[in-house]
Amino acid sequence: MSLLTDIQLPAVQLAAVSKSYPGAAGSVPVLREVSLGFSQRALTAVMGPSGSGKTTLLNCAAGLDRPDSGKVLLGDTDLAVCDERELTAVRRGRIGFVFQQFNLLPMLTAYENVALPLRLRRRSVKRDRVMEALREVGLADKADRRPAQLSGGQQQRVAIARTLVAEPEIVFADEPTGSLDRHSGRQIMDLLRAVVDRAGRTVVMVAHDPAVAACADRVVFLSDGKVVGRLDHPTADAVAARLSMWER
Ligand SMILES: Nc1ncnc2c1ncn2[C@@H]1O[C@H](COP(=O)(O)OP(=O)(O)OP(=O)(O)O)[C@@H](O)[C@H]1O
Repeated sequence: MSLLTDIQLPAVQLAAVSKSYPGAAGSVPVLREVSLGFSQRALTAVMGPSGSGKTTLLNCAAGLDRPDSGKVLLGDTDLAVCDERELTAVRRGRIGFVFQQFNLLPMLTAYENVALPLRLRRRSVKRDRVMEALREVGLADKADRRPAQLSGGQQQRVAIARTLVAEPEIVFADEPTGSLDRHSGRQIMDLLRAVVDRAGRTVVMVAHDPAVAACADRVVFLSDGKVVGRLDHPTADAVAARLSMWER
């Protein structure tokens, strides 16, 4: 497992990020001046009760949503003030996203799904590079299959390969094991660990299950739109104990 002492430089830094959504009785704050950094070459899990703002935090950090105030620094780039064209370029070139529901295109093969980000960036698609990404997730032999011909765990691995092929600075994953059984979920977590430990990449994920969060280097706890705790080198028991403090 990565040593947090070696990885203090944040890949993404949020400073006083606030976000509200319109509600029946006026605007409802969802993130309240959140400040935190996601360490490079580490796996960070974001946890908290339902509605605490985890997905909103991830979406703001990934440039999928825009905060009302505060900064979201990816290197020197403040995503909070980028216009749509700049954000699209950042999302395509520098950020990877893995969703709970995989979001693969059903008519395309695994190979074609993985090649898609390169096509969208108008890069020439090098077959070796696409196959290398499929190999990294253990699916080089399934390159010609369509998503419906793959298990849920295999589909999620294709989605991870699709993210890795673009060599993002940081990968965000919103409950990447949420649609999978325990065994497939475990395989996805082993893969995300390898992505960090062997390939030296940075991963931030939302997790609900303390056993999944225990695979992370660090857990950040959100409650009611605020960061209320951090736990380094977590165990499932320690995570569950912390969560119970805010879920009572
Ligand atoms: N587009 C939106 N419009 C209005 N309200 C929203 C929107 N997105 C999220 N919310 C509200 O913001 C709050 C936080 O939502 P968010 O999805 O970030 O929480 P979460 O911690 O990820 O929840 P869960 O664990 O249930 O997925 C919720 O009350 C939600 O209803």
